[in-house]
Amino acid sequence: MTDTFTLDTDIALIGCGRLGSALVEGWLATPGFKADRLKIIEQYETSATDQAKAAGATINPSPEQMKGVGILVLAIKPAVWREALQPFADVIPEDAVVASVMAGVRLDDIRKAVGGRPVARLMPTTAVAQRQGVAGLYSPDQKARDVATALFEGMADVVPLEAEDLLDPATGVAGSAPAFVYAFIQALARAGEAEGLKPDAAVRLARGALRSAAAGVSGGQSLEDAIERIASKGGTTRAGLDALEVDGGAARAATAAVSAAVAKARDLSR
Ligand SMILES: NC(=O)C1=CN([C@@H]2O[C@H](COP(=O)(O)OP(=O)(O)OC[C@H]3O[C@@H](n4cnc5c(N)ncnc54)[C@H](O)[C@@H]3O)[C@@H](O)[C@H]2O)C=CC1
Ligand SMILES: O=C(O)[C@@H]1CCC=N1
Repeated sequence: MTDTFTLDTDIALIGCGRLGSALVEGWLATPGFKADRLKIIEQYETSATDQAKAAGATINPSPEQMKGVGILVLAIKPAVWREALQPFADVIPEDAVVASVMAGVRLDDIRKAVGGRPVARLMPTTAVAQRQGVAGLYSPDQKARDVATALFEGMADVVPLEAEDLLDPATGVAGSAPAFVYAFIQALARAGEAEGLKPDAAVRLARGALRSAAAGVSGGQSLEDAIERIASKGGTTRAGLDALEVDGGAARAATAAVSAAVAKARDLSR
């Protein structure tokens, strides 16, 4: 990750919903990002479009205003991407890069829709909003990889992938996975309630556990070391970990969630 925003070009974003808003918040929070170079295409007013507009961004630009765009980001739903992109496919410069964060939409299909312009695909998490995201990146094109990396590296750890198909497991392990982790934390809170905690206390403690777990690896510590630091020999953590491992329970749940996400991503790409 980098401390400052280094990409020196106009940026256009189509779709400012949940992920698009997170991207906008992340860019606006990155030192050196020039909001007056951001153009957002979105059919509704959102708090992110308002925030971006107040900072100097253009909302729903004219074709003329798209002429200096060096990168066009697609953050719409897979079902509507062709109609959302169509009005802009020909107005952006011939050498503009197109970056898609959509799950399951194939790079070749996007490249054809934008007249062969270089395309990168990324799979980020919504924590880009807090500049603490991660994003898998694939592109066969060096320029697209470089421009997309520069666009995301102020708000995400950009992880290069060697093949497009690897974006599907990246969706399961990163893009969707924060929701899987929240589901586990919710289950922990319910288990605490079953052991006698009041609901409020159970949720506060479980959320605190999530914060503590994230803080414990924020310096890049290995997951194994982080586990060992908490699991005293013969103690409560080891007892809990052993229970999680009975019949491969934790691994089975993770495998089921990732496989289902991968299967859905493959399904979307058909
Ligand atoms: N939500 C997440 O955590 C992540 C989402 N993604 C990908 O991001 C993409 C967007 O997902 P979300 O943000 O969750 O969906 P969303 O439904 O919250 O946002 C999509 C936005 O696109 C806008 N839109 C639709 N048609 C439009 C058009 N013709 N012109 C302009 N704007 C238009 C909608 O008004 C909406 O605000 C999806 O392809 C998804 O696979 C990827 C990683 C994480
Ligand atoms: O649920 C979805 O389809 C999107 C892609 C990854 C996270 N959210």
